Amino acid sequence: MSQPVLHVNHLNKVYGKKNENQFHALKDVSFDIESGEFVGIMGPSGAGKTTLLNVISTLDQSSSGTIEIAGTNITAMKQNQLADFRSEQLGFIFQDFNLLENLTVYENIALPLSLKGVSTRHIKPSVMNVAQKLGIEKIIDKYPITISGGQKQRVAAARALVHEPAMILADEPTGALDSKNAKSLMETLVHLNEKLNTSIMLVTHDPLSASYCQRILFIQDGQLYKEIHRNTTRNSFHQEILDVLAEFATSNELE
Ligand SMILES: Nc1ncnc2c1ncn2[C@@H]1O[C@H](COP(=O)(O)OP(=O)(O)OP(=O)(O)O)[C@@H](O)[C@H]1O
Repeated sequence: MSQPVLHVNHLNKVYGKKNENQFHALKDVSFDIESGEFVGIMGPSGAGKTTLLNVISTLDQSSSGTIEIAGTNITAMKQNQLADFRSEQLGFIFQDFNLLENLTVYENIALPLSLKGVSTRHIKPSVMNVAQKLGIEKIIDKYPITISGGQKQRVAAARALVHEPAMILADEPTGALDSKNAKSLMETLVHLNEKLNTSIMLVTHDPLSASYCQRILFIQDGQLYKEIHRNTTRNSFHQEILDVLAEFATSNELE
């Protein structure tokens, strides 16, 4: 079997210094994401989803345990190595697009390559290729202010993909979109996953967005609570997700 794109092993994250008010936000979390998988992370507010995303994305340090991305142990890397690793191996899609308003769509997508020092000659085919896959070739010379929210998120997805990262990390990417654009973005992510074999980890509160994933990991109080696989239709999977979320609601009421 091929190696997983993400291997999380006995991961712990404690906020705060020793002898101060410490908070154990991740407790012995272990899981894998296989290459080409589309996995959702869900759980109640405060469960540790953002913490998990931050340590996997190398933006924050874990307290113990290991994280391997495409076979590299990032928990053993130094800060300057991490920045390079992040820009080469990871692609990010956030809720608020994070597009630079004074750059065109083309320039925004090209940014990860320009920052890496790739020559202009090589940048153009990569940008046009990914723009075409995401259906945004026609708006390539526009500025972000003149395009819709759905188009902005597609541009953000193109920028996340242009350097062919090992994995895409998406944090509530549909959070700022209306239902039509949210559906369209999720269909795009499914397309990237199925046709280009892009590995995706999606953190979301939205059960409908999550229903596009192949597998959902639920976390509660910093621990893995349950995982479910999509074996049936998306509608049935949506219902299964709602059922697990209802379990959380019930346990909160009992507390
Ligand atoms: N810098 C910090 N210092 C101390 N505690 C923190 C810090 N950041 C997060 N926490 C705590 O860690 C826990 C997990 O927070 P986290 O943001 O990961 O949850 P979440 O599942 O992403 O929540 P939400 O769905 O509301 O975004 C929370 O109890 C939070 O208060």
